[in-house]
Amino acid sequence: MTNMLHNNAAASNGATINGTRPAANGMMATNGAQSASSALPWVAMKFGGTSVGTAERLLAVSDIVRSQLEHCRPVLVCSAMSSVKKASGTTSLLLRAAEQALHAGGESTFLSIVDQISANHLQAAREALPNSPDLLATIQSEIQSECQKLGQFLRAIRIIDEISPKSRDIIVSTGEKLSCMVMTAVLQSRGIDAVFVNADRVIEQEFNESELNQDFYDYVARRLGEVVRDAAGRDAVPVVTGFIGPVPGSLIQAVGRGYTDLTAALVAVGLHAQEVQIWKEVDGIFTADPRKVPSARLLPSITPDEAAELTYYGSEVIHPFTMDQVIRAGVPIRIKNTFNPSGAGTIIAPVDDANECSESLISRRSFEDLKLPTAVTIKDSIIVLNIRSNRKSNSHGFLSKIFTILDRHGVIVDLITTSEIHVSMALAIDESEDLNELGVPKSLNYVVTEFGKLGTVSVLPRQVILSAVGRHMKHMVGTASKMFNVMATAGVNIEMISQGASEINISCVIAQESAIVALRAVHDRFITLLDGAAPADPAVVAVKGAASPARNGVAAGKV
Ligand SMILES: Nc1ncnc2c1ncn2[C@@H]1O[C@H](COP(=O)(O)OP(=O)(O)O)[C@@H](O)[C@H]1O
Ligand SMILES: N[C@@H](CC(=O)OP(=O)(O)O)C(=O)O
Repeated sequence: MTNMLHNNAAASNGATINGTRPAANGMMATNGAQSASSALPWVAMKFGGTSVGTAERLLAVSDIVRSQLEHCRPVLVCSAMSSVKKASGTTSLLLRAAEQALHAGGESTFLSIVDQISANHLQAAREALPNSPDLLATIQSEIQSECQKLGQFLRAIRIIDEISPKSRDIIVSTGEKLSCMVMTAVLQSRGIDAVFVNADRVIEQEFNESELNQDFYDYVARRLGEVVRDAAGRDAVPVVTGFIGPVPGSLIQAVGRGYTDLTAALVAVGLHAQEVQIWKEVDGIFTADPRKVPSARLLPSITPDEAAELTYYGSEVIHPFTMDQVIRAGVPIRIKNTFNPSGAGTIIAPVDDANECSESLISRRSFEDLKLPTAVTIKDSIIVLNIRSNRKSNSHGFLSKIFTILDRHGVIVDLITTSEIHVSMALAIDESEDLNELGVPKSLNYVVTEFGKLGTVSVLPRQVILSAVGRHMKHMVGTASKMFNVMATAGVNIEMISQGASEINISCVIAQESAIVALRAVHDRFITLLDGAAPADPAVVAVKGAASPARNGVAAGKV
């Protein structure tokens, strides 16, 4: 191990600290590198997997960091690299490798995934560091060594034929380690005094699963503050892994995918940062996914509840646990675009209900507008399970047995409707799993079999959930009927409706083939543009791929 990225491993707190930093050409330098100023306020900048997924993007990030050095002291928190999209990115590959290690068959399946991860990072490093041979050599050997450790760990799992949530976390942590090491090297190659901070052992105290509460998060924020300050010294730019461990109940299980946003929030709290910025590939939060709805508009601001609800229902804007942490500490969140850094982005901040309904606001917007949702979103890969009771127990017994089965198998239900003898539930599935002839993934076979003992089960495959989200819908009458009228006019058949669980969300289940038609209809005919909303940047829409064409064959409306 050389002294470029890792010369002083602070084993006790999990941080690795850089002592001697290279200049732009990759040679060691005692001066000339650009540093951050300890007199300036910290700003936590979180870069998502797609923002650090290729050499071009890593270089774009380093330009952003350089441009910030005059105004603030940046601390980067990075996710694992995703060169195309999250579903095929490093974390998804790592989770697949973990599953493969448990399957019968040779090692070649999971080792080829490790090789692919290694090759992706080596390629990004090679392309991003063409003029820094020393740094490139260092990072190449770091990548190879991490991937070798990963391969050995997976082999051990195959031998013991068992994987604990903690082991799965260890496997996943490789993604953020690799991306942050490469990011640090790229910053260093551009003359920025950067230091890699591995947060995978930042939690030193023992916590049990029931202790994943605010005290725990306060402790982690404090620890991250200490570890980052120690590693950064007076003036380096820390590059912190979005993976933190060991979280009680495991990070992947207890917090879930997208955990890097939460880490960035905790880093910001621990450092008393001025702001936390979530850098993505879109200009901010739009009234609908700009890839699917060309007329979608950028929202200058949105409330934490709305942002969380959008994430739960398909628009993966920000991890829902993030908001609480920063908002209670008074740190604002801003969503920014890595490819349009000068854009203002979207601010996520609470609003005072009383102020919102003040006369001045009502005079700025028409009163009708206040009834409208802020955004509309689609959650894909949904199936609906219907269970009709065989009436062997009364309705509360029937419901309690259903929830017990769901709990036993750890199944998360997105929407549920019930009557005395009938329960319908919408569940998100992983479409990469093998599906049986009913369109149900194998992992749900046991659940369906157990439901079969309670009554008749039918399955509706290939569905989506469409949700309109907006704080203004809270106390208003007639909003749902307007939305369903728009869908009926567009010829969209609604399978299931849910309103009430959250006052700011109306959701329904529709067939997958109606998704784009319904989304565009609800967006264009139901959501009125808010003051100051800017149209989607065509360049951004183009970067993310052309909008999916509206399909024919929409089922006849029966709303
Ligand atoms: N309402 C919305 N506003 C903005 N983006 C949205 C919305 N709904 C869905 N999206 C999609 O979410 C994606 C999130 O950005 P991306 O940078 O790809 O994620 P990550 O930061 O996790 O790598 C974008 O590709 C965008 O098309
Ligand atoms: N890399 C992790 C964590 C994460 O935060 O992802 P992203 O920032 O790309 O949403 C994941 O894929 O879930």
